[in-house]
Amino acid sequence: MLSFKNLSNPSVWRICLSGTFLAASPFTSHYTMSSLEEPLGLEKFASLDSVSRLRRFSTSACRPRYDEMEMGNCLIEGRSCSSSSTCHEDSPRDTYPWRRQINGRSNSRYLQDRLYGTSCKDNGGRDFANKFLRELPRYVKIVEVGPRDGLQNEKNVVPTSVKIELIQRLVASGLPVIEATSFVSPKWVPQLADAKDVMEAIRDVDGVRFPVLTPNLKGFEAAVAAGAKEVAVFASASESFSKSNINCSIEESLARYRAVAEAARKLSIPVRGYVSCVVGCPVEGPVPPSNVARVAKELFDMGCFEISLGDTIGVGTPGTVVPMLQAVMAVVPVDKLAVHFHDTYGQSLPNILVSLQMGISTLDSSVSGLGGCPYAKGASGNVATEDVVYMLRGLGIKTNVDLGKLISAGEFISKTLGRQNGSKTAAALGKKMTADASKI
Ligand SMILES: CC(C)(COP(=O)([O-])OP(=O)([O-])OC[C@H]1O[C@@H](n2cnc3c(N)ncnc32)[C@H](O)[C@@H]1OP(=O)([O-])[O-])[C@@H](O)C(=O)NCCC(=O)NCCSC(=O)C[C@@](C)(O)CC(=O)[O-]
Repeated sequence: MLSFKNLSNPSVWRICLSGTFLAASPFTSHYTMSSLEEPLGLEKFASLDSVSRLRRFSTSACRPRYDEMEMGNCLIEGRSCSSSSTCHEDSPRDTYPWRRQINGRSNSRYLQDRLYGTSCKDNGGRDFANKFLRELPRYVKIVEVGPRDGLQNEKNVVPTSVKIELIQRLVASGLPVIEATSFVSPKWVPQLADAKDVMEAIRDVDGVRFPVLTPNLKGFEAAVAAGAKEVAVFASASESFSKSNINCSIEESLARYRAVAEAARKLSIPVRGYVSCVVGCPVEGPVPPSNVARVAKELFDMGCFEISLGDTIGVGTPGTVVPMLQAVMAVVPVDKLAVHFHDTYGQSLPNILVSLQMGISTLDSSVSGLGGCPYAKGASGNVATEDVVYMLRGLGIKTNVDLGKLISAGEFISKTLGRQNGSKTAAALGKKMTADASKI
């Protein structure tokens, strides 16, 4: 890991490059160095230019400007994400936020600080920054799993009307795919016993896909009867988890899913496939990547249009996620893969970042970080959708999601369930949004 500090600039930056990961942090000019921080040596100065392309903080203010930062807008050159839900690729330079007039005056110092570095000779670092940006997708599809994965583990029964309102609010935020419920045994998951009623209430909503979980033909038939137009099957890379979750071995589950896939094919219903425990299992511990790849390939071969790789208990780090993805990508095309991280150890965002860098452009997440699997004790909810959208915006990646409306949906369900909102973005922006909704 390298650590730089530019003391000759009006602002002080510290940039850490570690392998393929990059983070940039602003420090005020009055910032006092901690004894743990390595000062920026002049010999390292040249590298700063490379990451200056990734700067997104006002150097004149020595801290991020609220209107540019707080909604996770992208200030990366060539990837301008506006504060609305739209994103403009390769916008002309004049549209960059740092060229905006501030208080009626051109913020020339800010602009100068932004641009000074481009004259430096710094090919290595610039190559790194260019490569970093090139590797990222331009658009990411978010699969919202809150109403299903998020609510399946709630202790108290959530009224059907609340579930429906949550889904309606999520629809309003622009999410393209919302996993609505599960057609599983109500004895196993009582919380989703109202699957039929939920599905019937939303079946005619246009423009959004509402996949539902179906563990067998019985569930598939019930889902279709209730109006489902897309289903998901869920296998495990761990034998023990398969037994505890769906009461059968991996092979038995795959046989059931072949039957579901065959029935779905006849009705032209798309089937999504999950692999759970892709990094670790609550019973068996670490799960070998080859096991994950084998199950993913089986699901793909039986006709699943997309395979979502679930770190069910949230133990993965980039160090374990990368080899797992490598193994799966060797047998399933990367554009057919999605990732599904639970945030037990707070590793979801770095795991998502490496997944994006490896070419994955479909992410599962749960509004306000709701959730947890009833058969994976101690596992926390999924990564919060708000936090994912915020990060993607910061990277200039389009999602078409209105962050303000999404946060409102998260606030609604958190308040209704009487639980703390699990999204850090919502916590940071929630109050400000209520005060000034027009900025969203
Ligand atoms: C798979 C079964 C059904 C096997 O359950 P079983 O008890 O082995 O099944 P069975 O065939 O012996 O049936 C038992 C009873 O369930 C009924 N039944 C049977 N199937 C259905 C159905 N589809 N819908 C409604 N009822 C059903 C069936 O009719 C029977 O009713 P009874 O005669 O006793 O009155 C059960 O274990 C089950 O429902 N498991 C679901 C568990 C679940 O939903 N877990 C959470 C999913 S989260 C996950 O997997 C991870 C994921 C996807 O989120 C990714 C990640 O986070 O990593």
